[in-house]
Amino acid sequence: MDINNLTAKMSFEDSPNPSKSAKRVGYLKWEDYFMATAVLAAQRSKDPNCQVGACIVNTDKRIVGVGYNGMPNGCSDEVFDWTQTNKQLYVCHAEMNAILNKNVIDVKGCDLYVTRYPCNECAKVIIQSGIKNIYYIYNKHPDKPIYIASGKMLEAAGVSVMKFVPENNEILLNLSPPQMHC
Ligand SMILES: Nc1ccn([C@H]2C[C@H](O)[C@@H](COP(=O)(O)O)O2)c(=O)n1
Ligand SMILES: [Zn+2]
Repeated sequence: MDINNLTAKMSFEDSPNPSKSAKRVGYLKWEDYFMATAVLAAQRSKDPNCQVGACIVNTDKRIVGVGYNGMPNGCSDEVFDWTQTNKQLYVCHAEMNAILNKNVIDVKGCDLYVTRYPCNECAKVIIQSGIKNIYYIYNKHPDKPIYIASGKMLEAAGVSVMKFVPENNEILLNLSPPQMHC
């Protein structure tokens, strides 16, 4: 599955409000909101082949960190060319960036929403950071040793890893006025 395709297919279905006083129906549920934040963050990635996004959420349902895959600060995309075969040596993964970007002291007990299954290096960082639950959209290389290793480590460390099942497969974002007809 291609994250770009996924983004393109997203369209959030709203339902009409039966009365002025009634609570709006069809509102975005928390889990879809968090994963959509990860999907949106992925759109910031300059990797031409694969854009990954991650969103960390605390137990109060507050977003405390967001990240996407990118070259380290100071390592320009022109010098550290994305077309090089060994780009993996340089790129910072979305999960690691989300943890490093945290706006709280620590992310102990938090959930991680990420568009791809975490690799072994990110699994180590996730475990050490105290994140407890991971929701991912898809595992591109389940048979690769790095992903088998990450699964083993996460399981041993008691981090739950769940494939994300959205309530809404599609969310449409319109950045131009009028917004939401109000
Ligand atoms: N969980 C993941 C998986 C991959 N990435 C990034 C790293 C690269 O920029 C890109 C492609 O990875 P590959 O398919 O070559 O392993 O995706 C990430 O940030 N998080
Ligand atoms: Zn990784």
